[in-house]
Amino acid sequence: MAHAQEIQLQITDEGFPEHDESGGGDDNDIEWPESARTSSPNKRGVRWWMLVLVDMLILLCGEAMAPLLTRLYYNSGGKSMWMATLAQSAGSPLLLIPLLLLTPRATAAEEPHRPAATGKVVAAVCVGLGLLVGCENLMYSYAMLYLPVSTFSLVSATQLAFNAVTSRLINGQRFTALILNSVVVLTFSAALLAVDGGSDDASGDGEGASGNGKRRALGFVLTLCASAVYALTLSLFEVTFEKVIRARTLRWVLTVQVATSAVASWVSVAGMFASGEWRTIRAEAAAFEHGGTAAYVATVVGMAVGWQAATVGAKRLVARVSSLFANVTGTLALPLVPVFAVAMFGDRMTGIKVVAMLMAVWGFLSYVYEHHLEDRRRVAAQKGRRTAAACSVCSVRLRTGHRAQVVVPAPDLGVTYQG
Ligand SMILES: Nc1nc2[nH]cnc2c(=O)[nH]1
Repeated sequence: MAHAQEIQLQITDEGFPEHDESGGGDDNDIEWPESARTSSPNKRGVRWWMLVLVDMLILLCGEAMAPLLTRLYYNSGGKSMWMATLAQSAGSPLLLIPLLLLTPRATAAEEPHRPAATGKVVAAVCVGLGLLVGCENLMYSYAMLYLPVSTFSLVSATQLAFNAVTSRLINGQRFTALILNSVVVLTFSAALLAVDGGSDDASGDGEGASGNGKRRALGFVLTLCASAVYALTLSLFEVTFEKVIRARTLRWVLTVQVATSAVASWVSVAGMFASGEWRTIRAEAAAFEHGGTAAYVATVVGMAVGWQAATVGAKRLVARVSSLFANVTGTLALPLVPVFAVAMFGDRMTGIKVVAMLMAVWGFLSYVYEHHLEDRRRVAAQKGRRTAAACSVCSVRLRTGHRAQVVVPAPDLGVTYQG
């Protein structure tokens, strides 16, 4: 009697980029970023783009409003570096309102997995990120005081180049010609502002900007360091959502934001007391231009709200798309700030500013177009999957996901089929 042969179907995961390697393995609702080769299909319809647009607007409004109010703070007599630093994180209690409205039950369907790490690990990661954010906020405050708007914008634009490196190393970001074009054009756009520097230097900066060369050199170094650390934190936030928490819902984004901002705020409060700056705040507020203490409080509250909008918009984009996309959007705001400064501080509007802004928009659209192409590739791949599903061999491949071996007992045909 002939023995039964086995038909072996060896299935590799090649050509299955949608396979979830994160451990979930199922058809979940998590929107993985573009950098993850495991991105969930079908998530980029009109609704997805609308949500991305809302996050972008929040980020752009915050990134335009907060630096302008910080300039106003410095120009009107604000001197406390720790106050400017605290304002970057102290608005986070506002996020408790939407966070409390989002009940765990309402978001449970979107969070099919528990965090990969224990609560203690998640807390430790948040503390680590919060400390990093607190230090970066301080460097950013010094940088804004010591450098003119133009130089600051120029050096800040390096955050995109830093992010290109961190997102490649930490998040496995894939680089295409369009993404590279976007990074380069946006960096050049901010560089153009430096050429136009003279018009801003006269009016838009605090007293530190017109200080000696030593302060400028320090401002340059601090802006460079802040840009590098900012890029690093965005990439670390992305990897935290992806690997530690394994959820990208609004509830988790807000939770991480509130937790890291709380730590960053404690860093600022500790710095304020350690430096003795807290003793000068009352006098500083009373002497504040445009209305004394009331104007001081309004400016600082405005800064806090603006920075919170900027950071929550950035985190949402990190979670929804990628850290590089969040940084590209934030960098788009750099040429917008000098344009808004025309209205707020009476800066001169120049042709170079307009060109810089148009280049920034062009660089940004280049990145968005890359996403559009990615969507089309995704849809084409899905169509291929549907066609493949009609075939029984391929349907096994689809069900099993990656390398799987299906052993089917078969009558003795005298052959072993490996396909
Ligand atoms: N370095 C840096 N820090 C920030 N904090 C909030 N936004 C930014 C930014 O665009 N760059």
